[in-house]
Amino acid sequence: MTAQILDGKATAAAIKSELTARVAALKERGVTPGLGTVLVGDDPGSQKYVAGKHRDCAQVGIASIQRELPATATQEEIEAVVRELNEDPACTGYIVQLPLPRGIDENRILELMDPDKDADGLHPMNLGRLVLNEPAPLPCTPNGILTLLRRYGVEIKGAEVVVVGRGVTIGRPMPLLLTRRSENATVTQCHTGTRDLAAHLKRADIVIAAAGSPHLVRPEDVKPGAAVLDVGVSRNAEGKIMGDVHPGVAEVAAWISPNPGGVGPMTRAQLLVNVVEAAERSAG
Ligand SMILES: Nc1nc2c(c(=O)[nH]1)N[C@@H](CN(C=O)c1ccc(C(=O)N[C@@H](CCC(=O)O)C(=O)O)cc1)CN2
Repeated sequence: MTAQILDGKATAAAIKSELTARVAALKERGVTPGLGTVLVGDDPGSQKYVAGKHRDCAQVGIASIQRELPATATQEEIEAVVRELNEDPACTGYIVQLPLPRGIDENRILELMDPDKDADGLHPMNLGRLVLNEPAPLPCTPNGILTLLRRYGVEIKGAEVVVVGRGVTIGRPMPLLLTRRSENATVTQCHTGTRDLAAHLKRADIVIAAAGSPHLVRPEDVKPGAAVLDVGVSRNAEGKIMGDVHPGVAEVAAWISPNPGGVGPMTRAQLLVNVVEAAERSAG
C-alpha cells in the first residue's frame, strides 16, 4: 500500500480562493482586513514563514502590516510594538512570530495582545475559551490539521489519535480541538517523557507528530491504514527539512501529509481564515 497524500498546498489554495471572495465582499462594505506580524530577530525559518504570510495576504486582498525588531530587542521594546498594534485600527488582527529570542518572556507578550486581535488563537483568554468550549479564534496549525483530515475524509469521530509534542502552537491545543463533541476523538498526548512511544503509536488511527525530532515515527511503529501528519521541522546540514516521520511510513499508512507541502501551508491558510472571520464579526 502507498499512502494517499494529504496535499496541504492544494487544500490551502482552495481555501485562499474562497477567502478572496469574502475579502472582496468585506471591502464592498467598507471593511479592509489587515494582518499585522511582529518578527523579532533573524531566524531564517521565522523570516520565511512571516514572508509567506504576507504573500498570502497579498493574494487574497488582506492588507499587510509588518513590524520587525532586531534580535537584541528588549522585552519593553517588543511590548511597545504590541501596544501600538492593539491601538492601530488598520490592524484588524495580528500575530507575534514564535519563538521569541531567548530571555524574552513570551507568555507576557501573548498576554499583552488584545484578545480580539489575536489572529493565532494563542492569547490565554482565547485558549481558555477553547477549554470552556466558547467561540474563539482557533490555533492555526491544529485547525489546519483538522481541515486537512476532513477534506480527505479521514474518520475523526471515535479515532484513537496520538499527538507527539506539547508546545503551545500545536501539542497543547491539538487535543483540545480533537476532544470537542464535534470531533469526538480519543487522544493520547506523548512527549519526551513518554516511556514507550512505539506502544502508543502502534494503537493510533491518526498520528500527529510535532516533536521536532527527525524520523521519530518509524514504519514499524505505525498501524497499517493509519493517517500520519508530519509537523516536525528540523533541518539537515544542507538546510533541507527533515520531518518527524520516516519516509518508509508512506508504505504502511493510508494517508500521509508531506513535509514540506502538508501542514505548513494549512497553518498559513488557517491564519487568513481567522483574520477574515474576525473582520466579518466586526462588520456585523
Ligand atoms: N505565532 C506563531 N508562531 C509560530 C507558529 C504559529 O502558528 N504562530 N507556527 C510555527 C511556524 N509557522 C507559522 O508561523 C509556519 C511553519 C511552516 C510553514 C510553511 O508553510 N512551511 C512550508 C515549508 C517552508 C520551508 O521550506 O521552510 C511547508 O511546510 O510546505 C508556515 C508557517 C512556529 N511559529
